[in-house]
Amino acid sequence: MERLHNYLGPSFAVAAEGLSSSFSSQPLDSVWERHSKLQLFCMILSIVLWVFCFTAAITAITISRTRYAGHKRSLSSRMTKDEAPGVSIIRPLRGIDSNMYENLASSFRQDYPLFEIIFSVAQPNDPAIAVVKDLIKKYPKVDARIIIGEKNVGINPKINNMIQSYETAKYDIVWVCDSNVYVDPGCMGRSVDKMMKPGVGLVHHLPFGVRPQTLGSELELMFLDTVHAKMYLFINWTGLASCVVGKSNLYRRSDLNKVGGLAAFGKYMAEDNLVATAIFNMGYKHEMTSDLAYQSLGSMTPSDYFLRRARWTRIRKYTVTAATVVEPFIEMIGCGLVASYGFNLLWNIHMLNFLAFHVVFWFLVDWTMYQALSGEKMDNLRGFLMAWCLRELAALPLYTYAVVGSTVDWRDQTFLLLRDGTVKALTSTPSTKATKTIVPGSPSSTPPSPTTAAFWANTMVPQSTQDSLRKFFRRPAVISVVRSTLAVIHFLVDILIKSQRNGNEDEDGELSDGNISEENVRSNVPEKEEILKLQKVPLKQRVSSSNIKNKKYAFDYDGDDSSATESELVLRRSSRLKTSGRSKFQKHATFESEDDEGRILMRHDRSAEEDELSKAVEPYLSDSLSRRGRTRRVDISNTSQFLSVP
Ligand SMILES: CCCCCCCC/C=C\CCCCCCCC(=O)N[C@@H](CO[C@@H]1OC[C@@H](O)[C@H](O)[C@H]1O)[C@H](O)/C=C/CCCCCCCCCCCCC
Ligand SMILES: O=c1ccn([C@@H]2O[C@H](COP(=O)(O)OP(=O)(O)O)[C@@H](O)[C@H]2O)c(=O)[nH]1
Repeated sequence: MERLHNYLGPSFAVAAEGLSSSFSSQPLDSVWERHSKLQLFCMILSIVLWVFCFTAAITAITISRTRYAGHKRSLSSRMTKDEAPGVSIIRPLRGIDSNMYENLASSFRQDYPLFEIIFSVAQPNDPAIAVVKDLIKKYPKVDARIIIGEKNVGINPKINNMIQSYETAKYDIVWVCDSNVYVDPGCMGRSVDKMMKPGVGLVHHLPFGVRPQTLGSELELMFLDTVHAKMYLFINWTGLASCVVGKSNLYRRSDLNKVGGLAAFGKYMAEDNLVATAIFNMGYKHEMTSDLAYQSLGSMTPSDYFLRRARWTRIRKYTVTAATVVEPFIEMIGCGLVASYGFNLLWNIHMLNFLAFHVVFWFLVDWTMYQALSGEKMDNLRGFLMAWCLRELAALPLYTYAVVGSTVDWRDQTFLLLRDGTVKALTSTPSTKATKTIVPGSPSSTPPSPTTAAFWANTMVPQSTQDSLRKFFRRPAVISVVRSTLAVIHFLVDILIKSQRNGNEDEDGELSDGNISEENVRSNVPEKEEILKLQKVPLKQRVSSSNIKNKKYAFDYDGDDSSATESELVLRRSSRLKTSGRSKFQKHATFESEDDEGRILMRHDRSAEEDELSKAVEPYLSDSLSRRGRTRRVDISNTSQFLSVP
């Protein structure tokens, strides 16, 4: 201090002394003295956790800004047919997915000299077959075929569906790509480049949620594009463990066959990460390219979101137990609560002050992460904030619900999870469901909601508790409290949206240009051919008065009507249209605004109580978010040709 005094003069020395007394070992010493060993242990752990979460997030943002900033043309796509290693794309299909035509077409458009596409469909009456046949006709030069029928090598329906494609594939490298995934034309070339690097056994692509049309899909988007992307990128960057989600994966059959081939994984539900772990344990690395696996989210309800997330958390608890235990603490609320305790002990920061800082900081990180991945500056901060808050608030209840249950639903089938990670089928109803015709208005058109039933059946809550809970929620007082809460939410969301609309009059006017009437739409039920055409409508295109009605169907068809027959789809469409108002059609008569039909109308028939909240909040929230979606998609089309089909 004396030296400082000499060099810098007295004023600097005073300041330095002040600083050193506030951050010196003095208060830290007292921290060590004041608290028990257990408290100190918890304090250190919680601070390490907080630092870990933000380190992971900042690493993920850096990766997003560098790796996903642009694509390089691959070396292997410039090779001749004789030089390039062949690739067999396997697309397991079941029912119609959101944006299916474009997703599947993206496989045909791969810029690569030697590949084949095998579409696997389990049931001969699956409506996906018509879409595939149309694509095969459209791209006659591409080596593509459909395999219809499944082979039971276990319980996993996706493996049973695609096992014949796997076994009869022409090439050693297989690329398993889910039906709801769109990839860039250069994706195969870049992936093969990585596969050819020494020591690489698997190449995967980061799932990235796009095209949300409803509140449920907005929540799913928020999960995929923020917390999931952060952890996924970070864990894979460290390379310490296998962390692979099976939306889009390439690996060699010759490697997997060493551990029994794909069939050996048929008894497990989450085959994706288990296949990846097997390859990892053989000593091969996993690599990622600059490609995203764009997952079209379509019209999910909040319950669809809830059940989808619960499904995979439940499965993960038996397959990656340690990571599942840590999961609640890498969520914003869990991490914040724990860290506020740690920082309170360390620096005596009030827990609420810390939490306020933490929430804002976490939000900014997620927002930056989303923008870095989507490659655009997002203008709708409020819409993003609302969806973000809802997802964060739902995360811990969802986790709790998920870990206590042991049954899962996957595309109309229910499975019981066993402790060894395997599953047992509880129901199997694929073919009958697909052929059933639903007549609107008849009793058969409103079966008990499968998701509501599953929600209760899935929990470990005893029947008596369930009954008393139901009774509780039917009490008039409870109903009026719920109604008032919804009214307040409505009111607040309304104010937010309206304040946001100020100055956006031209946008709203633009949206109301499409003069669609309900009658116009209802009287035009499309034929099979028409439905196929509608899948091809480029979603960027603006609605003109002549083709408005067709595009409206395209939107409906765009929804995830898994396992529905064409007639069911047509009937669902017309019943949806009956329930929607004319003004809504007019307001959202552009494609870029992500039409609202799917949003206000549910994918499945649902009980009124179940969708009460979604009905209340959705029109406001999705409307607000649709503007974000619009900006984003235009940008994606510039950078990755996503949705910019000629
Ligand atoms: C202090 C250490 C902290 C470590 C924190 C780790 C926390 C990890 C948390 C999250 C990981 C993100 C992964 C979330 C996956 C969500 C989706 C999912 O569950 N998918 C499963 C099923 O996917 C479907 O499978 C069928 C297929 O057809 C479908 O298309 C798929 O969607 C999938 O099986 C899950 C895989 C996730 C594996 C996670 C492995 C985590 C390993 C953690 C290792 C920690 C290393 C820490 C390094 C510092
Ligand atoms: O019974 C089934 C269920 C799913 N799938 C396929 O498995 C993939 C992933 O399904 P989904 O999108 O439902 O899984 P998620 O991404 O929701 O986990 C898709 O290609 C489906 O077509 C299948 O072939 N049969």
